[in-house]
Amino acid sequence: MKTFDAIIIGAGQAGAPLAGRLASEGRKVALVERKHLGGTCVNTGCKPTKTLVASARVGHMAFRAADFGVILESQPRIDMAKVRARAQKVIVDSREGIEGWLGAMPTLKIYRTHARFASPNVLRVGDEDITAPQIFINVGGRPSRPDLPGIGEIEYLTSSSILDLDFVPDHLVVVGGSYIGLEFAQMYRRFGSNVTIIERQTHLLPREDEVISSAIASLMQSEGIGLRTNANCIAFSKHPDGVSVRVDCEAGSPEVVGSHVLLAMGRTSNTDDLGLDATGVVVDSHGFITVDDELRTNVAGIWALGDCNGRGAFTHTSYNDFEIIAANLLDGGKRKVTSRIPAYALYIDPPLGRVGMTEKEARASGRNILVSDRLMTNVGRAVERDETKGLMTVVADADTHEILGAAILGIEGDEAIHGILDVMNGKNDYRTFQWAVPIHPTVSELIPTLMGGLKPPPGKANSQG
Ligand SMILES: Cc1cc2nc3c(=O)[nH]c(=O)nc-3n(C[C@H](O)[C@H](O)[C@H](O)COP(=O)(O)OP(=O)(O)OC[C@H]3O[C@@H](n4cnc5c(N)ncnc54)[C@H](O)[C@@H]3O)c2cc1C
Ligand SMILES: NC(=O)c1ccc[n+]([C@@H]2O[C@H](COP(=O)([O-])OP(=O)(O)OC[C@H]3O[C@@H](n4cnc5c(N)ncnc54)[C@H](O)[C@@H]3O)[C@@H](O)[C@H]2O)c1
Repeated sequence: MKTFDAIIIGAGQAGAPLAGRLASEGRKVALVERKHLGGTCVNTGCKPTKTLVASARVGHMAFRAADFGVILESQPRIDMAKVRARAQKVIVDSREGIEGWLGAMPTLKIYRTHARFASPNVLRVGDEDITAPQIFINVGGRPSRPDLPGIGEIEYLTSSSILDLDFVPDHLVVVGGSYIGLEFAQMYRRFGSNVTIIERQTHLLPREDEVISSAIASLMQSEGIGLRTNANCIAFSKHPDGVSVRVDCEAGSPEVVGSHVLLAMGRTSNTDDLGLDATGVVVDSHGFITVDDELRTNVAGIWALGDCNGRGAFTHTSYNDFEIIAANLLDGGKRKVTSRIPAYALYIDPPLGRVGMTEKEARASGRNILVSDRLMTNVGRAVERDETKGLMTVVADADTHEILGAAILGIEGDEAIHGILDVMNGKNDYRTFQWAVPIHPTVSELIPTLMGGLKPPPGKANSQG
């Protein structure tokens, strides 16, 4: 049996940098990856999807060219094979970068196979057993396929297989109206498909505040995307035109017929085929590995990082897990997951940047809150670019002046939100913005005005700080 200083399972957003860091310190490291280095983000997630979103935006703006006084002599046309090839190139370049970097490390051995625990400190990799005193699990997840009526009878796409399309479907039915569903829905609508989103909850992006969900719904509808919410009686069947999706149980059997169906109903943790039974490592009811604030599992010598620990579901949270481990095990630090302020961006166009609590979470926390919102029509940059859809919202603690959360749905909202994130990370409060002199004309320049408008929510007469 080969012995290493550390074994890492999964070369995703935490596993690959951790392998690199440990090996750069001269440690003997085994990195086990059953598919591609780089994991989901590089191969089927952020990188290809944001490349496709960029193509879709260029197409959209080309169709709007005349609004800006730019006359195209013929109608723009989408070359889907070229769109796909562009995304594939971004994947391959990124993956090869990681291959080159990790492949050159003398103390790092990469096993390209599935890893399964044989005992708490032994892993079976292919027909070999390997062991180490430190084992890091970074196995990520895969698209969920809930056992819905009729699902076995139909062909469907997932966020991975849709990347292989080199044609534009006639009618894409997207089941699930959250991150994956919304990004692909708008993208394919802009490529030229008819698109219908089917969401089981009452609102799109159900975790968000209603004001944001409703603005996103209007945005989708303004581009001609059909929405069916409250679809809690979904069933699939074959149809001469493709697939029929039943969406309503109460009013007979209204159906949506599409040429193709994309399942975007969440992701399933890859912990189910890892042999965790042989370790005693505890997982929760969703298959996420239970970890403490420093990412230790209940079994000494085993840590879990990234999506598989259920403490984050983004590339930046997975990478931050690597940073926590590196700081605590190699740099004498004491970093914690709970110090992380939750933040994400949804890459529809315009994007949504979100940090911290939603207003409903802030209310549920029982605090005395202040709220403010401003429409993107107030942003000079947005007016000049003729892209004024969306709004900004913020919620703060009336007693401590702390910013609890904020959202910017609007052009460059994914960038502008970082001003607020930085203030929160710096443990400053919303009054920090009062004398800030933001640059004109930017999206960020409205943030001091947004903060200046903080007041108790309607119906609440609490004290403003
Ligand atoms: C379509 C899509 C778009 C996304 N867009 C964004 C975005 O814009 N921004 C963002 O922040 N996040 C985005 N995400 C989420 C992001 O991709 C994930 O949060 C991130 O990749 C998680 O990283 P990870 O390291 O935890 O796991 P992963 O990147 O999933 O890596 C896990 C690796 O483990 C390997 N593995 C699993 N089991 C085993 C085993 N038993 N043996 C060996 N190897 C194994 C897998 O093959 C995989 O390579 C997106 C996700 C999807 C699906
Ligand atoms: N921009 C980004 O950062 C980005 C982009 C894409 C994906 N991701 C990551 O990928 C993960 C998966 O995204 P996702 O959108 O698939 O999952 P999700 O869990 O965010 O959303 C799933 C959606 O499907 C709906 N749903 C579930 N069952 C349904 C049913 N039977 N019928 C209709 N609707 C149903 C849910 O109500 C929910 O709205 C997320 O955790 C996210 O972090 C991130």
